[in-house]
Amino acid sequence: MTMQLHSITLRAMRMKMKSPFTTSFGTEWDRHFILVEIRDKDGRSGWGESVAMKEPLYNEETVATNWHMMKDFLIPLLFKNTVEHPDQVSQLFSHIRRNNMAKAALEGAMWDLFAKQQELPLSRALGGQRTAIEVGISLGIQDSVEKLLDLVAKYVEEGYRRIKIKIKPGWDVAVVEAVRRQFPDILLMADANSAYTLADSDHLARLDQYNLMMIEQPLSHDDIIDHSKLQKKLQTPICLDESIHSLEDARKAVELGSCRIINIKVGRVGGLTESKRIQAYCLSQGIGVWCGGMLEAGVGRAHNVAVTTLPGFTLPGDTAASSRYWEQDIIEPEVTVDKGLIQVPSAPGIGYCPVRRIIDEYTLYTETFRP
Ligand SMILES: O=C(O)CCC(=O)C1=CC=C[C@@H](O)[C@@H]1C(=O)O
Ligand SMILES: [Mg+2]
Repeated sequence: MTMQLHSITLRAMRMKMKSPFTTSFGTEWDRHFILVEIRDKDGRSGWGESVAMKEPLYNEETVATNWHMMKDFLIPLLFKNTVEHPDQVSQLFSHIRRNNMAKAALEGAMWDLFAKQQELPLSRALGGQRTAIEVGISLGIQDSVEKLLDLVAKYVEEGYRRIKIKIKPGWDVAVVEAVRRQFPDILLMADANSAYTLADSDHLARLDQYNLMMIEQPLSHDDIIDHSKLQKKLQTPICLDESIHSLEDARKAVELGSCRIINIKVGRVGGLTESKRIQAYCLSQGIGVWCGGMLEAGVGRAHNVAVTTLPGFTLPGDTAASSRYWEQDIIEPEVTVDKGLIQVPSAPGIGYCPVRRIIDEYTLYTETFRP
């Protein structure tokens, strides 16, 4: 059955995070992003969220480039073509190079709309079986080791299944050692966000003594080759994030031995369909997979919950509770975590209801497009 579209609305959103989030490449506090609403002719709404930031620091996309790509290229394609299943959307967009976060936001809204039309939870429409997902938490670089230890203690107490800390030169071995000394048994990992080079191999090998689950993206954001050389020198598994934009990238990284774990971010790989393909491939290759976060608001968070129900998602991801980031999220109910678990919603679609009154409060500007 054709997914007959009535309109597509883009909203440029601005939400102040509860606290700044610092990584090796910058600090995010004042979150700008695009919210997508696709309405069908029966009045249902499918929702998507672009994770592109205001500045091109994580990848080359920004809120402005996403708006341009959606308005001038991707939305016209959705209006001009007949879509019967959201798996067709990534194919429809495939002749357009990259711009994966823009593609993923629209594709995600189409998946949510499709699931609602089928009266299925998005998790089921994707082929997920889990009714609850294990989650971890990602902690930014702090002003002091003491502050970081306090945060680790807080979230371990709250039951998060895994702690991810950020590292960079000058904030790495000593910090990991301090966390490990106070928390000898927790599942612990480190994310470098490309802060190192192969010249740092011996220094990074010093982390092997702390039983980390993985070191995420130690080398360049667009590298696969040097990560394969580094993995041969480390006992600790390398996890790739920024380097993996597609199933093809995942295949090359796995065949070269560049990583043993992959962080799937729906926005980075261009959508839920490509995420499904990568998790299925990794499952077949014995490569661990988890769902990364991009400081999403409730709609993006809901998509992450749904995709994490797929069988290949074998490790706790970064989908923490709404209250970790927002005074007031844009969905009801908010995403909550109890003893490190999120109960997967059984309502149709993303299962959480975007609240227009709250969305309007955070909307800077909006534009609606019709076929
Ligand atoms: O959403 C979350 O809580 C995870 C945030 C997180 O770790 C990241 C968000 C955005 C870019 C990066 O800094 C980092 C990551 O690389 O995973
Ligand atoms: Mg990362």
